[in-house]
Amino acid sequence: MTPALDIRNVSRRFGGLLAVDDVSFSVAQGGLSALIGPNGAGKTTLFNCVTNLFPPTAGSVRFFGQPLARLDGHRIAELGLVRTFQTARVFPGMTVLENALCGAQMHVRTSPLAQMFRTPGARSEERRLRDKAEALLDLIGLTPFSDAAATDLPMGAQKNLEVVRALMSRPRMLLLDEPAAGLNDSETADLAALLTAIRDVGITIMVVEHNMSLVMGIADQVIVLDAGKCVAIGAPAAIQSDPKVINAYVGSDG
Ligand SMILES: Nc1ncnc2c1ncn2[C@@H]1O[C@H](COP(=O)(O)OP(=O)(O)OP(=O)(O)O)[C@@H](O)[C@H]1O
Repeated sequence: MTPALDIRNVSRRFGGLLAVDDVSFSVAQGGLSALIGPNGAGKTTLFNCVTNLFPPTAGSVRFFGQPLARLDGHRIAELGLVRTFQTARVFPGMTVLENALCGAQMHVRTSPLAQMFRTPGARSEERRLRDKAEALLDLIGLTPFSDAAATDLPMGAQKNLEVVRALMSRPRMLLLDEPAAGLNDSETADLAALLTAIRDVGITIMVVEHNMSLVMGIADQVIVLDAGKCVAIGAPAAIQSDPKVINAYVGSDG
């Protein structure tokens, strides 16, 4: 089966620094992969290469077989590859529910005119999207805050809201950059449940994450970067005891 994401010999140079150095791996359709490594290993840069925020200086990325070279982030999102960022980017001036609904914007089928006059079609679509957003907010424990300003949420909850917004865009694959950073234990448990539920409905996921117990509990494949290079790749149990991985962490300042 064609992988959801295929990264081949990808490098990214910033001046004299090779932040990502000839990295190759693939993520199977429906898989949940975790990208780990010490601080500065190149994890976020690799995400930036995949979404062309900072395109690779060498190598190629394919999404369900389609080369992503030269496509901008918006087009990549339309193809179904949707990312979140290390620092939450919720929309100010909107409630939690409105932020969630924004994620669905590119799939709204009724015309702006029909929405303005609230035709039956527009109302039924609005109801359907609202039900979906409310169900997702419930899954992640945000229901009590639906009508609160999104920017008033604690940072961890804002990050979970970003995941909900990403899901509302009906992705085929999610790239999540440190979704558990800033979450307390119970929020992390909610996140683990949400990620597992997402995977179970067939959406492929790749996370960059420092929380090892989360990674080891939910990932089926772990990719380890160190100083830009892929030093290990495999199932969580094998990765945990891999000397190259232990060395990457022990031998770093991160
Ligand atoms: N836009 C940029 N310009 C110059 N250097 C950059 C840029 N983005 C990243 N780097 C450098 O590339 C290297 C890899 O950074 P990156 O943020 O990808 O690491 P990371 O593994 O995500 O780290 P962390 O876990 O701390 O988020 C670092 O040395 C960083 O300073």
